[in-house]
Amino acid sequence: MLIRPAARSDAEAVASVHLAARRSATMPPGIHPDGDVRRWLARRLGQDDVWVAELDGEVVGYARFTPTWLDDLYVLPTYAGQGVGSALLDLVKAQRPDGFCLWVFEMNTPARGFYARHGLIELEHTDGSANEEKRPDLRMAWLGAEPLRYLRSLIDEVDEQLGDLLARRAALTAAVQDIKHDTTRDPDRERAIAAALARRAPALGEERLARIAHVIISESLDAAGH
Ligand SMILES: O=C(O)C(=O)C[C@]1(C(=O)O)C=C[C@@H](O)C=C1
Repeated sequence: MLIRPAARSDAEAVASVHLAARRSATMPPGIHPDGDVRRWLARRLGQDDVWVAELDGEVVGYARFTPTWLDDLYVLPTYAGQGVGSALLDLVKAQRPDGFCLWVFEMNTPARGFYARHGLIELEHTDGSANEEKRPDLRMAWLGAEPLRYLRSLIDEVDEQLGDLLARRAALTAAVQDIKHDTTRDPDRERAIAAALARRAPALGEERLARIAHVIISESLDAAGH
């Protein structure tokens, strides 16, 4: 088996692997017409890292990845179970020794098993509202050479967003106090907030989220001088 970087001239073959593999995989059907997928992948070939696996001169699999994400890893169904996917995944690990993440559909138990056997861990599960197919999926990660450093870098990324959200929320808490006549706390409203948070983060549970919301609100009120 030859693993090599894809050339522009591999675009057709790469797209054929993608379409055939996706059709036979335990995945929701693709939502874009084949022609659109071919054109889109041809464009990505010039932007992402794409490597192909070749057997007897035929492209039988490929991996497409960015500096931080493994976006595609597909093998022609007729060559499944012959180590092509493992060879491509090893290539990605070698190219991204500090770690990378990927999204996999929850229903795709064969792929989840494959990645787990290759040392990737499951991070968060989603309800699918953020993906095109609207199907529950989960984020998996290869933690790389220094797992603590990699996971902390992911935490730092989330905290950047969380910091922005906390600032935005605190400003709103302050604005509400300015227009309220009675600024005593409103337990019914805070319960509704915890319930809404639990719909977004069911794994944390409503009681815990109520405690978290309580701290956020208390500290926001304190910062606003209330
Ligand atoms: O909605 C209100 O009445 C607010 O004062 C805002 C807020 C909040 O920060 O969400 C703060 C205190 C209340 O106990 C409930 C909610």
